Amino acid sequence: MKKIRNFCIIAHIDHGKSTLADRLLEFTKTVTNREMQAQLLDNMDLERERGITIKSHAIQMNYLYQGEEYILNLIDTPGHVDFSYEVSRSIAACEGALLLVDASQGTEAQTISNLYLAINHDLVIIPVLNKVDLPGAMPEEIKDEMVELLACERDDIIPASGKEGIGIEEILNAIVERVPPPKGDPEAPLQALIFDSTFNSYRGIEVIFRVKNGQIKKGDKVKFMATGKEYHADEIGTLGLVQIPKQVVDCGDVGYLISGIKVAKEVKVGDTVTHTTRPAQEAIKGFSEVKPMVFAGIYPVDTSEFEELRDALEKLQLNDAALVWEPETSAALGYGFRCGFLGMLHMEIVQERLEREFDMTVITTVPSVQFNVIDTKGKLTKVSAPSEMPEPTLINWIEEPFINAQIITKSDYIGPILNLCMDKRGILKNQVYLTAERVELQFSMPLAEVVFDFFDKLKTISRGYASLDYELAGYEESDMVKLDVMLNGEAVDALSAIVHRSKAYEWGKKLCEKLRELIPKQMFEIAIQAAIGQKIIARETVKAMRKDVLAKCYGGDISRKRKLLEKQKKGKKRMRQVGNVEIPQEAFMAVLKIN
Ligand SMILES: Nc1nc2c(ncn2[C@@H]2O[C@H](COP(=O)(O)OP(=O)(O)OP(=O)(O)O)[C@@H](O)[C@H]2O)c(=O)[nH]1
Repeated sequence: MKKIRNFCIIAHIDHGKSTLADRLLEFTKTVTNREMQAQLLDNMDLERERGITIKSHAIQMNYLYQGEEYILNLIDTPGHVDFSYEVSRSIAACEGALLLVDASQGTEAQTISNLYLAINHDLVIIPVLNKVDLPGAMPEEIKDEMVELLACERDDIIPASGKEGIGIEEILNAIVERVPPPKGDPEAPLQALIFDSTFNSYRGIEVIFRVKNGQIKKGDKVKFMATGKEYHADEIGTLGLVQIPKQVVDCGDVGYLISGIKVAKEVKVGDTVTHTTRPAQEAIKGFSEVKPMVFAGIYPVDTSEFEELRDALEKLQLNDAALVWEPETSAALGYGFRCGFLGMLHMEIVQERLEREFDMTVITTVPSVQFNVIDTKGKLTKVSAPSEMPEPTLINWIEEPFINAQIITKSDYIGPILNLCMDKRGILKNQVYLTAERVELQFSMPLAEVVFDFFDKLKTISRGYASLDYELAGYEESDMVKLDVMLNGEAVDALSAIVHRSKAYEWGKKLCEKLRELIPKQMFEIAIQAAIGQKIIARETVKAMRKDVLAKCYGGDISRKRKLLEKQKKGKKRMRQVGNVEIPQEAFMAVLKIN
């Protein structure tokens, strides 16, 4: 155990975590040059394309330090706020953390929130000033910031560049010298923290864990304490570039376990593995169920593909335990599924994976948060779809989820950010100057206002100099109403939304305008109306098309006609017929484009 170091890299998104990790793996010869692909740890295509780390991964390196061999377990963590629970579990598996700060950007919201998580878990922090090669780097200013933030010595900060390979050896040495070896009692009953899982279509779910106490042997009978399920440890081992099967994974080490688990839901990040005989008295602290924050309907464009969609969602769920769904029906869209996501990024990823990996063409409806509706009899119902909202006369009150948001920005942008947050029904709770120029603003804000486009707006008004982090604070009473949309007098349930009363008029007006732009002209006039209950609050009209598309080709050659028809057919792929009106997919997401 004396020779093991478990560490993670924490950083704000894009501060260069994956690139630096690649350099560490190269330097320790964990991977050969030939195996080296850029951003090795991001092994999902989607991750690489989007340049983000979605899931945490772990990898073991051997490092020779002063003639002795050390095992360094690097636990990679996701950088996006949607996946912050996974960050917290990864941190719980470590004794130390490299805190990367981009030398041209400085500390950002996630730098700070991750740092707090690490400090709460008593991790030793190794400050790294990354990307020092950038022409725009401001090493001295950013070092000042880091010294102030961490109360560390200036000399403790290691200047580095993942891109140029600067500072890599210093970082590895610092890990051995500054990060303490794992504590824990090898003789005690087994306690291993699950901090990740991966899906392999041949071998089932692979559980990634860190042994806190005791040890695990191949063939052991084990129990997952949160789910109560029991398995055989068919195969265990450590994680190099590939899995390395072992007979024993010792106290303090990081490893994987394969035991024929087929469903991701049985493996909960944060759960504790123990032995069935001589079990641990209690689980490792800090486990909580991941809860979806954003809900939306997903429908097949082609109604006959409902079963295929179910199949695809089931398969996706195998390796995405955070995804939840249940069947729902919509008058407008037919049979589909109500899905719960960790956030908007997670939702986009699921939609993209459905299309890429399963070749499904889907329509996603207006995303919504989950409200508490307390009816006149005092009963509480969780409502995450407008269609589930009871009649207003049956509602006593409605509560909506609020968050505590931290925004870090330059002082120049405080004014516009305050305006934006107030417009989003936020209340400023605190304002702290981190340095003369950088300020942290803390707001209480409804989650519903943040999930859609808040982040983009924040970036725009601050020219990129603002970062955001948040956590759920709880539910508060709010004056919410259901806003319906009608096309030619027919309500289209998939376009309804639950909005705050103070915003309903503006919302209705803008939504109607947007829909007018998005719904193509058809053979007849289309009235677009927004209503609260019986009351119409906005109206727009899509004028009728003047001529048939084909009329243009009158007398023209047949191949052109065919081309036009084919083009129309293609365009139709993502159209849904509601009543007599054809609605394109974009219309269902129109709310996201309302400014
Ligand atoms: N100039 C310079 N660019 C770097 C350096 N390290 C990373 N980058 C670039 O910064 C961008 C983000 O790097 P990543 O390593 O993907 O950042 P990350 O923190 O892993 O991002 P997430 O996984 O999404 O949180 C990429 O375009 C890299 O090429 C560096 O040391 N110098």
